[in-house]
Amino acid sequence: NPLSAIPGPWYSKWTDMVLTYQWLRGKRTAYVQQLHEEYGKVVRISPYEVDFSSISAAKQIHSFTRPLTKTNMYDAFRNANGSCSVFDLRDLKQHARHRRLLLGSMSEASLKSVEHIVQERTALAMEKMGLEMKNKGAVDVLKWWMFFSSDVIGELTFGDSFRMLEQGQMNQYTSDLSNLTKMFGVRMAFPRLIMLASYIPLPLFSSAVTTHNRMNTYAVESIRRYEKAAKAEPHNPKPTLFTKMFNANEETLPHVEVVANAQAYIIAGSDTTASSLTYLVWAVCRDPSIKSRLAAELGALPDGVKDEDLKALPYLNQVIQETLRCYAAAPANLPRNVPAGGCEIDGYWMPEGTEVQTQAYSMHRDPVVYPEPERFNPSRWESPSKDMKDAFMPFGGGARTCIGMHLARMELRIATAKFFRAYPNAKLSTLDGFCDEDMEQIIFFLIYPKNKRCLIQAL
Ligand code: HEM
Repeated sequence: NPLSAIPGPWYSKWTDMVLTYQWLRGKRTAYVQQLHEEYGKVVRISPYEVDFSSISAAKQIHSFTRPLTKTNMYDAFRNANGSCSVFDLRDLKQHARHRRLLLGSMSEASLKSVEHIVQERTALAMEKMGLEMKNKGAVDVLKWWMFFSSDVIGELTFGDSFRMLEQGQMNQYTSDLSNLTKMFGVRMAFPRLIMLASYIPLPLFSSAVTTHNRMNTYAVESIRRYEKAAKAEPHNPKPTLFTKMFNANEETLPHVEVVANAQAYIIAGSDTTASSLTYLVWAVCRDPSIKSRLAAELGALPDGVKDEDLKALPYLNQVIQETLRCYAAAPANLPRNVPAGGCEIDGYWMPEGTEVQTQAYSMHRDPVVYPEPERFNPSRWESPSKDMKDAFMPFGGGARTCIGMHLARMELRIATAKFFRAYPNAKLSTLDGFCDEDMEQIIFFLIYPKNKRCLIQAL
């Protein structure tokens, strides 16, 4: 077996049990990073999986022109009706068909027309956060960023927000969203058992299935709301990120696939932005010199500043870049299949059927590319080297790069700017024993802070 030449712990040749155990603890990503530290940039992590953490391998695996296909791990993300979305489609042609319908409205130029929605939702989030700080002495920013990001994606995609900011409290929908990461972890680790979940009386399996079914219902309901609004105003339908998809005929895109994509947007577009904003605020508040430099840059701006002006702010963008490096929202394995006939990657022969992968978590912690990788140091982005830019992949890479990347960056800029302009003295709260341990990164496919809270005070 050509894979036997690949460095790694002896047991990786025989079993994936250690990997699955770490996966279930939300620690697989950190475990694979440990293996890289011990064995180098190419590690065999199971009998059939190899993880790479080099720029050359990442470029080959996540190519624009000849991308390797996603593995069956992505079946765990399939919609409850069995249909695929742009996220989990494995067939390259079908994927390109979905992506074509979505990409135009996600470009930087198109997103300018929806900036006002992001601005309005951020303003409401600030108001609500201020009230919570006043009433309770601290605000749970994770909760409010989650309400904010799911409202934004709801309004931009379906023409109507989920009104989470107005309601201001967790409900079934937001609690499902916040449990999704773990739920997908279970689905990925035990794909066969999940299929039998209705016969297995274990809460872990059955709740993974019911949450998954409810996500489908949220997508169906959101589309129904859009259709109702469009019927009420047939000559002036509100343009949304989904307009092209809604207008595609049943032959181009069956309705069940529209639903699958709606669900993908709800999931991919909320938790990711919310956890990025949460870790950003936490990391900035932990370091008074970073905070005062950021607050000074933002404080000098006039009121009503536009995203175009924020793009030009050096320190704000360095802080965002460093947050995406240290706390990438999807930092785990992005596995791909080695094509028929096999291929060579970084000098090793990969036989057909091998699953090759990269994880941003490791790419972002290479000490040669990013000295002192564990240190949150926005200034490292003042004049980044080519390797820093090439190794940076919080949004994946190549033909499967995140479709919501520009939207996410816009949200991060606007929300960070408004937060530190409103609360330049924000600091970590110790209310209810909140401490750094709460923020330990738990990573299944996405990341979340261990105790699912982040308390900040500013008064
Ligand atoms: C900071 C926020 C975000 C991060 C870090 C992030 C990260 C990622 C990553 C790493 C991938 C590649 C996954 C893979 O190769 O398996 C991805 C794909 C994707 N993301 Fe994001 N994402 C973010 C926000 C968003 C938003 C706001 C949306 C809104 C719709 C979105 C929608 C998608 C979709 C649809 C894909 C699949 C693209 C494809 O396969 O063609 N993401 N994202």
